[in-house]
Amino acid sequence: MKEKLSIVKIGGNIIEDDAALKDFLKLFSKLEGKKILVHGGGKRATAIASKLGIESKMVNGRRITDAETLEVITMVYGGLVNKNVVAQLQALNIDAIGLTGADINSIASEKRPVNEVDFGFVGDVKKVAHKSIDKLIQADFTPVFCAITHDGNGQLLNTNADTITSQLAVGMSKLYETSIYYCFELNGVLKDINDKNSVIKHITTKLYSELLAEGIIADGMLPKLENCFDALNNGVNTINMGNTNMLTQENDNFTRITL
Ligand SMILES: Nc1ncnc2c1ncn2[C@@H]1O[C@H](COP(=O)(O)OP(=O)(O)O)[C@@H](O)[C@H]1O
Ligand SMILES: CC(=O)N[C@@H](CCC(=O)OP(=O)(O)O)C(=O)O
Repeated sequence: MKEKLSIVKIGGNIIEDDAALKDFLKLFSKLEGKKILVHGGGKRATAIASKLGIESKMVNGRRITDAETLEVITMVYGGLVNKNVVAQLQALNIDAIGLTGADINSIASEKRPVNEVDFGFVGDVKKVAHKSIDKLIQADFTPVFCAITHDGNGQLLNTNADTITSQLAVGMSKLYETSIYYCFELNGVLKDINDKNSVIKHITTKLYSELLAEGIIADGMLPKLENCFDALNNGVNTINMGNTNMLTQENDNFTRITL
């Protein structure tokens, strides 16, 4: 039987809240077994870009990334956010190592072709170097990935952190029994977005298509769930979505997603 590996993702709202981030990292540090952390930081990138007089534009949940924006996201995701998270994990005795997809050639991607929209320097994941990443894990390091990949020709590319998470999980499934935890500020996927207690506890392929048809899934949740079903169809064992407390085994008020 394969060993278990947890791949945990934190989104922009947790990163923006120092206390929430600290609480999350404490829970993450106590999570048993081998683990990988992936962080976003879209909100921080938008705020810092704005201070620099650079306007941010999102289409279908993806950032239009021109050359200037690529500089900002490299500084914010690869520098500011990644290194702060790594330092805080070190303070919790987790031997974390911060990575972009260029480091140890861990995540190679391809610049998104221009169709109706030119996303600029945005990459779609092509290859996860599961064996190289595993060398770090086997050496008891905890990889911390930011939302940056590369094309193998020296070009960094911006890649949505939810997609990085699901693609990493698919790649690592060749070696491990993988579980994804998408941690965000809500308790899970909600039946009524205005009622935080309306958590849908279990989403299957069938319920997913019903929720889509009813328009219950919208905005940032659309690409998130699309990634989930792609991952489940490609070897990932379980996916959970909810607030950071779902990392403690005591809380069952979150969304579990299966085929
Ligand atoms: N049915 C739903 N249940 C929960 N969240 C939903 C739902 N439909 C849309 N959303 C939106 O999806 C968002 C989460 O996705 P996203 O903004 O990408 O977050 P993150 O930065 O954490 O990845 C929530 O903040 C919420 O506004
Ligand atoms: C291509 C693309 O859209 N990349 C995202 C990467 C960051 C991210 O995904 O952050 P959250 O998880 O906090 O939303 C962006 O620049 O916003």
